[in-house]
Amino acid sequence: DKDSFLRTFNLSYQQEPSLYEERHLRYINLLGKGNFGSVELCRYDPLGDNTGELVAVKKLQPNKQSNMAEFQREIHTISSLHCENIVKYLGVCYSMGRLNMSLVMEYLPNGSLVSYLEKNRQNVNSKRLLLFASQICKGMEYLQSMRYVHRDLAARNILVASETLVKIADFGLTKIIPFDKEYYRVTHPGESPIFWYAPESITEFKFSHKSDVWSFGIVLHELFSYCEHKQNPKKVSVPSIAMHLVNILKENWRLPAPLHCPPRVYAMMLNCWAYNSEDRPSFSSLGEQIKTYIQDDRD
Ligand SMILES: C=CCCn1cc(-c2nc(Nc3ccc(C4CCNCC4)cc3)nc3[nH]ccc23)cn1
Repeated sequence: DKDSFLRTFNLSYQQEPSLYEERHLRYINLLGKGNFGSVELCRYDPLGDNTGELVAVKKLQPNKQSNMAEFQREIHTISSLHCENIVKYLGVCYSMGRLNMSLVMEYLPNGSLVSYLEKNRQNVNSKRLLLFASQICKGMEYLQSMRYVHRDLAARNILVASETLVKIADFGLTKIIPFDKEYYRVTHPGESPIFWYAPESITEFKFSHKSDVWSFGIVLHELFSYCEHKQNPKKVSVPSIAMHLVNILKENWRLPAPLHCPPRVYAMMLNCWAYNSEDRPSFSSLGEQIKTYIQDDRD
């Protein structure tokens, strides 16, 4: 019942989560696949006259009970975040008589940064890419202030609200850093998006705000190459590739600058990819730097 639901999420009444009734959620189409779940476009239409709001509903893959606990953690995480650069939590929907639940979020009409940049490459200039980068930075600064590490920061997990607003989404891998440590150590590394991972995340499964900064550098690279890596490196967990990648990173190989990428932006990426995590910039200093780049209209 509602009380146990509130207790499960130790939410107090004033945070009364909105419970969406399944019978009023009209399925429209599939929007995408995130970590262990799929996201559907639905209209929540209690009046039955098509005047209801469009919402994005993340459903847990069926019969993956193990993921139910993870999914409930993801819901608890996103429901605690209030930032204009983080996708909004709207509520939950129970189905199959409490056996299954879905996460209801605001629907962002332009999809992920990957599809948006591929489609709108012509009319997105360097200044707009920097605006998106500064907004992702703001969202990450906020996440850091809540002691969360995202662990899956990538252009595929950034959604486009409008041509001047992007939001961080998909908190399926997000973890809280313990109060007495500077990092979170993962025990069971499942499929890993190693091309977005800092070296210490590959070799020691250590995740911190500074490993999120490494991933932010990769997102900068994706932004300035308009996510054109058709062969968008998929998630691989083949250990040999992972160790080979760490070795060439140790020998200071890094992704080359994207075509037409302003030198000072590439310099910023290289700073995010410092081998030692403590040599990487913070999200706040990156945010300041990007703000100055947006102001002076060079490149
Ligand atoms: C975060 C990444 C993994 C999981 N995920 C989340 C979503 C998602 N999508 C949308 N809007 C959306 C709008 C248009 C399109 C189209 C489809 C056809 N091709 C062009 C692009 C796709 C998505 N709003 C959302 N709110 C909250 C989540 C969410 C989708 N996948």
